[in-house]
Amino acid sequence: MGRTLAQKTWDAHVVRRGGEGVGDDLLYIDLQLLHEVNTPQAFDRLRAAGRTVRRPDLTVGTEDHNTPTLALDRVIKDREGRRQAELMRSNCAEFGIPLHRFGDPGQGIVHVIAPELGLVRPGMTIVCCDSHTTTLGAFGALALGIGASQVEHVLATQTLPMRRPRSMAVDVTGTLPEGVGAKDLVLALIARIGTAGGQGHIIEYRGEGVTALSMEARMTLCNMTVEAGSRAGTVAPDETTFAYLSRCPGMPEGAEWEREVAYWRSLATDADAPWDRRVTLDAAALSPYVSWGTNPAQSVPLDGRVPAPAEFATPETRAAAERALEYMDLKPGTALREVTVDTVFLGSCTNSRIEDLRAAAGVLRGRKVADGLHMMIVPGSARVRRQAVEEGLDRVFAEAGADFRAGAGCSMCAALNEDRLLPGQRAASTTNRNFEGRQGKGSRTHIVSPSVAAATAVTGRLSSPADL
Ligand SMILES: CC(C)[C@H](C(=O)O)[C@@H](O)C(=O)O
Ligand code: SF4
Repeated sequence: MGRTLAQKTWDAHVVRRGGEGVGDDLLYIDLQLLHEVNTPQAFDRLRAAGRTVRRPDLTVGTEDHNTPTLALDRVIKDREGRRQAELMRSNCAEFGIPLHRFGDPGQGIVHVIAPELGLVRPGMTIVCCDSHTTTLGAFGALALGIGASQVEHVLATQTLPMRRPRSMAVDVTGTLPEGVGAKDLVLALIARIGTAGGQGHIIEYRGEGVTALSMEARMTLCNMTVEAGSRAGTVAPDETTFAYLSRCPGMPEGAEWEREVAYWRSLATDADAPWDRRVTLDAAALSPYVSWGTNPAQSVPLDGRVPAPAEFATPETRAAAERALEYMDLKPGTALREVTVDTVFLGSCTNSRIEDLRAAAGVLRGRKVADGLHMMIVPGSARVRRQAVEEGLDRVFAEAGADFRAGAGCSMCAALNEDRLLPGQRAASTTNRNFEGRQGKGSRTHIVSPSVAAATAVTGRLSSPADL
């Protein structure tokens, strides 16, 4: 029987087969990524058990959630955040784990720096104490978010017991129209299948609409896979993947590279692989999407209107819609284009890569951010920032009146640093989560793509570049 890409990768990493009385499969982990949140407990327990880190050479840390963005010499104000960062530094030093500290050239959001540093290859098993680790599935890796106790297990043994997930194919037919991107595609998918639509499954994104996407766009797609409840998202490695990887540091060359590529190709899902679930989406029919509510499934086309609770099928979804409308202070029937915002945030592991900044700059060039609106742009990594400056995007942002920050990190995505919305403030945000208080207590978030974010910054109302 045929196997999927994820199943082949899984099988290649089983060090002890699970089963009756033995528990789950025990998987070998090729890479563990760490950030400062959720890891101090794991190190404490490791120390208490008298254990050490089995493979510090397969472990890499960065600082991202708490890092300031205003200047590189700024200290973390929040006490808990500062403590987490200090523990990250002392734990990594004690166990010999390489760490990209704030201010270092390789620092940034964990999911953004991993490919940049050449750490990610197809067919790898990758874990990180963070739900958006799914991002790295864009490379055909099996990339999973794990919890603190699992982090400890991987630190100690470089293995992880896991239940075999089910498989789900998302077939994307046609290609995305001009001005519509991976963010819109994934919001449309989640709006359709719901925040639990992928639960227990590994999603593989396939079809013309996916193979046409750049690596950055595939990362956006896989990033939000977890918002559909899925364990992981994957895209089969192809010429786009190989071209991207060939430019990453530390990749093999010559005959060794050819051997690797041949192996990567062999991972592609077999034609007769059975799927537990299949969903088809027509990319050509999509338009820009925005969220109106407090979960990513509460999203509609920007051309649409805020729905009424009565439009939802179940008592739960109706109640959720009612509550979301109240929290978001929106009235059913309002055109999304009439919704005004006071903040635009371009950043996060969903949309803070160079392509995202280029898309925003393309819209902002020769235009101005609306009076009284704050547009904040936080690069996903120090490297993205350097490249943006090399390309002159910093000047475009400055001339438009946008606030392009010096430090890279999660910033206003999760509001764990100083960057947050005030109660009642409303943002168009290129992030992935919009639950109550996500961007600060009482904050209201509309999830959008980078080009919608930039157009919205110009008009002050939810807009697409076509509206300018
Ligand atoms: C802090 C971290 C554990 C968390 C996650 O797992 O996703 C964060 O990155 C988020 O996006 O909410
Ligand atoms: S950018 Fe946001 S979603 Fe991504 S890891 Fe940071 S907090 Fe989580």
